[in-house]
Amino acid sequence: MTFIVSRSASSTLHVLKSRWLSVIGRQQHTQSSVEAKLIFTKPPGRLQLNVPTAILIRAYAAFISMSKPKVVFVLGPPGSGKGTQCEKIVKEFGYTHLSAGDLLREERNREGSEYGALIEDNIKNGRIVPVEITCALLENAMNKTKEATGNDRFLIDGFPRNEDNLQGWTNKMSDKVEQQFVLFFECSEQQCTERCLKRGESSGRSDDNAESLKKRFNTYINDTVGIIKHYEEQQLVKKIDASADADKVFERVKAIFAEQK
Ligand SMILES: Nc1ncnc2c1ncn2[C@@H]1O[C@H](COP(=O)(O)OP(=O)(O)OP(=O)(O)O)[C@@H](O)[C@H]1O
Ligand SMILES: Nc1ccn([C@@H]2O[C@H](COP(=O)(O)O)[C@@H](O)[C@H]2O)c(=O)n1
Repeated sequence: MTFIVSRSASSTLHVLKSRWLSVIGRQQHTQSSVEAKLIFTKPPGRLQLNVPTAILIRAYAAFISMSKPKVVFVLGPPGSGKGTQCEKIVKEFGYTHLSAGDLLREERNREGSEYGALIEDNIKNGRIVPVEITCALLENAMNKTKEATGNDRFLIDGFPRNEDNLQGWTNKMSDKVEQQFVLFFECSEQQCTERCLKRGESSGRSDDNAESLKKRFNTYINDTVGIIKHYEEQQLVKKIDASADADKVFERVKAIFAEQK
């Protein structure tokens, strides 16, 4: 008999977490019909339940999967409106927006960063920074957010952008998160370039200029399109026509997120 003493049903799963190894250990040596005694000690009463250990184990497995951060990747060409739509999703659906590009720019600007020059060289030339750097920044930002706000639903914008990003994420993070889907904003090169050049009048970004944009588009076509195809094969992609104005695009986005509830 496994004894689990807890103040309430909701905290039982947390108790189970700390008892998990011992429960599993016993399970290996006993029949799955063996019972665990759940004792709720919350005053004024004391409730005692006998529950098959196998059910507790399944409940714990569900708890673990429920407690994994949920991730939506947001992809599309430069200027397709990923950041703009992510801000709207944050307001309406309570996700946390993590832009890989923003995190890289922040790291580039951080005093003493050993990666500053390498990041800037890649950004200016529209190339993709090695995944070890980007993935560490993303994981760190996810952990910090979870700790500070408790929010564990993330829009990861502009990632994964190439095979290196995909492999690095798969190796380090895929077991730690629940991949919900991939939001893909489709928009023509001409329209995206016009948007980025306009943004460049005030953004101060070193890559919102015609020369860098040409390179960024080459990277998008040569590297990122293959990643979107990879997720399409897994039926994970939700494609959105992003050529309309931002509010119209968001109507389409909203329909997708509403389906998830
Ligand atoms: N649907 C839209 N119609 C017109 N302009 C838009 C639309 N969506 C975004 N914009 C504008 O286009 C520019 C690029 O948008 P945004 O930064 O959201 O794109 P992005 O895909 O995140 O770009 P990047 O990958 O280069 O960071 C911004 O100046 C934004 O205000
Ligand atoms: N996964 C990523 C994402 C971005 N970069 C670099 O940052 C540049 C800007 O990205 P935006 O998403 O803000 O447009 C991009 O062109 C890359 O140089 C990256 O390396 N890896």
